[in-house]
Amino acid sequence: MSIPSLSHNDELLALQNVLASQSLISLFVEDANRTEDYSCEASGLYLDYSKNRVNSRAMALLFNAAREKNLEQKIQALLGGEAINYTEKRPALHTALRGASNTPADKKALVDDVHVKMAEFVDSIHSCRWRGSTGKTITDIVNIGIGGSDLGPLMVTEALKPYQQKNIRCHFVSNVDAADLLSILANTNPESTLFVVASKTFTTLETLTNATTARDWLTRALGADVDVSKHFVATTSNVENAVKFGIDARNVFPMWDWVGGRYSLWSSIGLPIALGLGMENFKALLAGAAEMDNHFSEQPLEKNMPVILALLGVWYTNYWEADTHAIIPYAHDLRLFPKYLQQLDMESNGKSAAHKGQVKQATGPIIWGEAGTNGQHSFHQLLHQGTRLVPVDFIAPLKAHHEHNDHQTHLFANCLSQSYALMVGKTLEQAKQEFIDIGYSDEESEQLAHHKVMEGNRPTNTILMDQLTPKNLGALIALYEHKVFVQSVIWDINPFDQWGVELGKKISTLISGVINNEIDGSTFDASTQSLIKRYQNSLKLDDL
Ligand SMILES: O=P(O)(O)OC[C@H]1O[C@H](O)[C@H](O)[C@@H](O)[C@@H]1O
Repeated sequence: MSIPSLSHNDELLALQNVLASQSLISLFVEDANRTEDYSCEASGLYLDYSKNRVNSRAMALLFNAAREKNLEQKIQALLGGEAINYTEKRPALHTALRGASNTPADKKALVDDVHVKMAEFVDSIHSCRWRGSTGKTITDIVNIGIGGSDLGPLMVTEALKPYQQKNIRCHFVSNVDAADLLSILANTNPESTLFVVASKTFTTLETLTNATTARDWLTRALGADVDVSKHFVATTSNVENAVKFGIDARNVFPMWDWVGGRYSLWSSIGLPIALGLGMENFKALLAGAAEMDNHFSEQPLEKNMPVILALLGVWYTNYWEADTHAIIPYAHDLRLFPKYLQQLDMESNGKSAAHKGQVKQATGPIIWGEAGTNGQHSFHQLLHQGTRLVPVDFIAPLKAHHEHNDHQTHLFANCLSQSYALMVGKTLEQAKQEFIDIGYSDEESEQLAHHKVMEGNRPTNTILMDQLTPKNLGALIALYEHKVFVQSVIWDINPFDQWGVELGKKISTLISGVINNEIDGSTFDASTQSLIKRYQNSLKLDDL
């Protein structure tokens, strides 16, 4: 594939050249107000983007480019419920789930009904009115889902551990590898376990396979006449399939095709969040996101946090040839955030098809990351001295939920030290002096100094919040959702479909058929046929 990684705005190309030879520190020297000018606040979040390789002209050109793509109108089209997901002819109204101010009235009514149903159910579990089939109270919730029906609720539940309800434990099973499910079942009591089968389509192989095995486990343990309805509920837009699976229609929490899977944690797919953290905290999560939605809708592009983050990303992807973008939260509880963003960003913008024809520039970057400080002791070496440019988002709550301020201060100081070190780097002279200081000769120090040189000028954003609360987390997630949307507008792609994942799914069904000798496998290539054979042979060995 030969997609040019650079776009064709001549002035931006020329500016990139100028800025590439200018140190980040010199930009601070030139502009005493740089920190104030290159920062903004929204919905409890503070973004400092001053450590980026931009000046006011570059930002102005990027905002212009966004206007040329009709970004302002597209934002209103998204929030107003237009069929913006044009390949599937439907809106993408995740903002309606959290009550953004321009939510269409018909959608609001649907969402309100489901929230009432969720609240009643959560209350019945927490107040022990809902009991398992043998009369035991529910202590363990097992969410069975994958992709968007797993990553969001899992990440939020982990991130908000300090808000976890006592007496309820949440578990998440996603992989079709039974090792995942079995490791959870080994530590749960069937009498007090509730399974939430989470699948927008209710057709996903992994989820249905796991749900079937979970139901078998339950009936084996509690007898064939067990009242399964006391242990199984579903969150889905396909009520019919959930009922066919054997889930009582009253225990199905609906969602709709106008909510994308990776944008669905705000819908009934968030039921395990509400069960684990309480409905109030779930609502606070939604409120934080709604506040970010309103900021996104109302603020001019120049003060709009998702827009700024998005344009900086476009700048590095299309003008600096950055292939990846690292997300490094300095909060242990946010350690799953990079993984969550991988689906949100890469499944949305990992596309080469433009609205018409193919894209003309590189699109979504590879998203990766890990919680600080752990990443410092593994991959930060590459961030500081590698040959690739990796823009980084550092995310840090100021206050912890514990009282160990010494830990928190170390954590925060490390976060700032990384963005500072990435910016200033280390010169040859400084490196040489360090060798001399530890006793190396002048000649040795001269020879070795370049190993310690750090180029610096590596761009970073820093996003701060007072504390990792449900409201702030809601705002943070919505910030990245909207960032992804803005980038899709600039790149002229549809971020709400995911045709690329379909082919592999279809082929896996065929290969299962070949393995089970139900389908002729001779149309597969020699490599695939030989690998299938090896698997079949291992099955034969098991039979001996
Ligand atoms: O919720 P489900 O319908 O089970 O879908 C689960 C996941 O599967 C698909 O492969 C998509 O790539 C994801 O976007 C989706 O979240």
